[in-house]
Amino acid sequence: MNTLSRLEATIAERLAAGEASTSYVAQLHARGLPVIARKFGEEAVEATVAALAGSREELAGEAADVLFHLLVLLGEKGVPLADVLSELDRREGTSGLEEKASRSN
Ligand SMILES: N=c1c2ncn([C@@H]3O[C@H](COP(=O)(O)OP(=O)(O)OP(=O)(O)O)[C@@H](O)[C@H]3O)c2ncn1[C@@H]1O[C@H](COP(=O)(O)O)[C@@H](O)[C@H]1O
Repeated sequence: MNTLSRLEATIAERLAAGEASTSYVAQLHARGLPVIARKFGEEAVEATVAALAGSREELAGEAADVLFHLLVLLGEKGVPLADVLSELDRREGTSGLEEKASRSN
């Protein structure tokens, strides 16, 4: 199992039965979807700032926070990582410009 899949499984366990006093994921779950969505947005902004003004190491750290909080958000909404990967697979071989054009139709 790869890193993201292992993390997804751990997050699913914590969302289902985690104890908020010992688990950050369970704590986020207790705070609810709006807080989880906001955290994801904040982490994305922090990654943006790191990309523009930070080091490569800072960007890598912030990118890890983004991926972690995205997995929590997906888990909270019941969207499997596999669905996201399938969507990326579907797009493989299609130019990003074609994808862009299909979205604006
Ligand atoms: N990968 C991560 C991970 N990345 C970041 N974080 C946490 O995300 C938080 C983001 O930091 P911030 O400073 O932005 O937020 P904060 O002020 O601490 O938190 P808020 O009060 O604002 O929500 C920090 O508390 C980090 O510890 C993570 N917490 C957990 N994991 C993984 O998730 C697993 C389950 O964690 P628990 O639920 O804590 O057992 C762990 O084993 C890890 O593998």
